[in-house]
Amino acid sequence: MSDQPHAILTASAMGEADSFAVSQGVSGQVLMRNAGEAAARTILRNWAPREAAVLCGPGNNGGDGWIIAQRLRDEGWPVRVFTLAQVSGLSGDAAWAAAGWGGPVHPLGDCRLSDHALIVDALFGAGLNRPLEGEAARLAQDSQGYDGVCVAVDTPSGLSGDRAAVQGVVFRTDLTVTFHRYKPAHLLSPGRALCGQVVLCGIGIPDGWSKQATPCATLNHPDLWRVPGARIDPDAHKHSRGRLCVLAGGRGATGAARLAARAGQIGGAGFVTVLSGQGALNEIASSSESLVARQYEADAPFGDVLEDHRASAAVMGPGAGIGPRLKAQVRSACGLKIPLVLDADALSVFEDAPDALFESLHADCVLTPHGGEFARLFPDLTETAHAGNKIERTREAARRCGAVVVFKGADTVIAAPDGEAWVNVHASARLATAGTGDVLAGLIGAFLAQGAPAHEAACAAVYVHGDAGRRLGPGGTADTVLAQLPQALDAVSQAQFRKAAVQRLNPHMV
Ligand SMILES: NC(=O)C1=CN([C@@H]2O[C@H](COP(=O)(O)OP(=O)(O)OC[C@H]3O[C@@H](n4cnc5c(N)ncnc54)[C@H](OP(=O)(O)O)[C@@H]3O)[C@@H](O)[C@H]2O)[C@@H](O)CC1
Ligand SMILES: [K+]
Repeated sequence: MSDQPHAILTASAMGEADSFAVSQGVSGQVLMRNAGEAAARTILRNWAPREAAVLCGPGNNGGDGWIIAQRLRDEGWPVRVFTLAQVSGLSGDAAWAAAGWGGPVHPLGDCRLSDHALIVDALFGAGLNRPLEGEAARLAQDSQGYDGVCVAVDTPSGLSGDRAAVQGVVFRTDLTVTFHRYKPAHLLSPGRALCGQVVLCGIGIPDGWSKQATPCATLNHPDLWRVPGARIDPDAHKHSRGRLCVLAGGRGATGAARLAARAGQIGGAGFVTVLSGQGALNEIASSSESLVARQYEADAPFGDVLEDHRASAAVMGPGAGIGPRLKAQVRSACGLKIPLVLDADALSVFEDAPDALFESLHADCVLTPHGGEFARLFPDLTETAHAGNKIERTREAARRCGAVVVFKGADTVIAAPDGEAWVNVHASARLATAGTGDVLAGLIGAFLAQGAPAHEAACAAVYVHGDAGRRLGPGGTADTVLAQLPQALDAVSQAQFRKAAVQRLNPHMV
């Protein structure tokens, strides 16, 4: 098994991994040759020969470019190289790579994108430390209207690999070839969309690198957890498979809670109860034969209500209705110390006093804010208020509130209070529709009710929910996400069983 295959590395951690390789006898030149050849192979696999321009920067990203140019030329491509720096001014591995080119070299200022059908952007990668300027900025601007292919080496120039953010202009990119492990820019928004398709290539960094380089997060992947309840104990009964309670809003506002409860059932909780005030009981009970609706005493401490129902876990917030009662219910539920999912109104209701929420939470709580809810609870950790990327901001939020935080979006980040963080990109833009967040909350609740630790329940549910989203066609709604959940659960757990079986037969296989 390779060393931390799902790790995400910052530029400095990637530098540490490179240094580790060098300490193990793999030279910088070998790494650069491997990187350039891997990028060239990716181009050759995807496109037939055509007029190509390789834009080389002053550092090692440019070094990769010189290798790519050689390789494409060797394959018979018409290639022109444009360089930002004087070749005589290059140093180190980049100078070595440029020396191997041996063909004509043009200044970057002479490059016109429209003279070429494919551009290799090898201007800046991990070393970018300020917005593009001069000829590099002009070409990045021209690339916006360029109708040829643009391939970026490591990251599109202008995009910060660590912050995944844009300052100024970024090359419009169809495909990005990166090396060894993903960087935040390949996964977090807006970087992910700007990279086009991302291809990850090994460059020969030996196992053991993670002793020297600490990943900043992990890509959420089924290798990291098991789908809770995928194997059902033959002696199981409905109560042994987890009792999930879902708090509903008043009459006319129970749809969100019902979606969460249905996801709870599909996610494998054996007994799901929707708790409501009297006015909404019929509405809930008549919506599904299998949902149990129970009225609760409005003034009773909600922790006692959950205890009376012998809840193994609870979901609070979807459609719950913002008001002082909800605040008291959340705090009371936290006092029971059972796993909780707090979503939507259960988060927004604490906008005026987030600390009152934070002091009640415990490590088995999972908060599932979208951007707006996150900003209400953590106003100093928004993108505009904080310099860190979404991983760093979610990690700080989890540390501050002492619970698992699932910061939703196209790039959902899951962080635990101990600093561990995961990024999920196994999803679909079709999930951006009302009610899908309620489904996710219910699915996390189902996994918690079945005994999964909070961070695993969150990671597994986010992935399976994303998988269901990827199965949606046009016109997908929260109802169709629910309809796809069984197939998603089955596909993810079957893939896990198959992989485990292969590993049992051959422990050395990845
Ligand atoms: N062994 C390895 O390490 C391997 C590394 N590999 C490759 O190396 C890449 C990282 O290389 P790198 O560290 O040399 O950084 P790189 O992105 O080339 O740029 C740095 C230069 O740009 C300059 N500069 C920065 N911003 C600027 C701006 N806006 N406008 C103008 N100038 C700007 C900065 O100069 P400064 O002015 O800041 O002194 C410096 O001269 C990595 O992405 C991967 O592709 C692979 O080959 C595998 C093995
Ligand atoms: K680049």
